[in-house]
Amino acid sequence: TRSTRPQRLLGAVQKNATRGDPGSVIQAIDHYCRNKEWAMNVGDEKGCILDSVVSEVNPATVLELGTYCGYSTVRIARLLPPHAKLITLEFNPAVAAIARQVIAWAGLEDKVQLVEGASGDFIPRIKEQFGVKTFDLVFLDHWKEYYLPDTKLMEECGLLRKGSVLLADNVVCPGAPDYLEYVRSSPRYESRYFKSHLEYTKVEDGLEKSVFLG
Ligand SMILES: O=C(NCCCCCn1ccnc1)c1cc(-c2ccc(F)cc2)cc(O)c1O
Ligand SMILES: [Mg+2]
Repeated sequence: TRSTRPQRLLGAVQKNATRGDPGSVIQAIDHYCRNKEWAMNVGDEKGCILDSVVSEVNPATVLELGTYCGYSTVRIARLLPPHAKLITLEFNPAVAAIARQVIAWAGLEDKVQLVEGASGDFIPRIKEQFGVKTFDLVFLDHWKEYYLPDTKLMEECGLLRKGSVLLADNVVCPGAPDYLEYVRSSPRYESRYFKSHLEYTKVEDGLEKSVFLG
């Protein structure tokens, strides 16, 4: 039977990237998705904005909602200080299996904990199961209609502290209008929009960076 898009993306990594070299994994995925087959990675243009936010926050604890094939997981993990931890959540087991192999090819498995499941079930269990008090950085890149309910859930579960940074992908395309309205109007957030483009296209998209004020 025909392979899946994530399987073909993994093949491109194994063919063109060097084991243990995260930069070559990022390059291999971007080249494949720009020239052969589009895929919903954050991509190189928005990826540079992601890099700058990760470097600025220099987080000890990171939560990523929406792993997909692990492209942004690798982008974030490669910039983390030695004992920092990234927990990434993927809903689809078949996709999670591909992501594990991409993360391993980059040699970053020691910094990353990939969890399979639904965010609504997972978020309330994080403190107890993963020994995390609060997250310094959260990257939202899962189902766009879940950005708002999951942000409220993280607040309620005490996973955000004064200064925690939320960075949300796709706030224009596909869009997360209720989330944008919330973080931009709430007195508990300081929000800023980084205008960019939908990965590998000329369509407008962007990242919204929101600092939780406590
Ligand atoms: O839907 C997206 N991501 C979520 C995928 C499933 C998450 C599963 N999950 C993980 C944890 N909990 C749930 C997404 C879509 C697009 C896009 C843009 C234009 C277009 F024409 C088609 C698609 C671009 C992205 O950058 C995206 O991120
Ligand atoms: Mg995205």
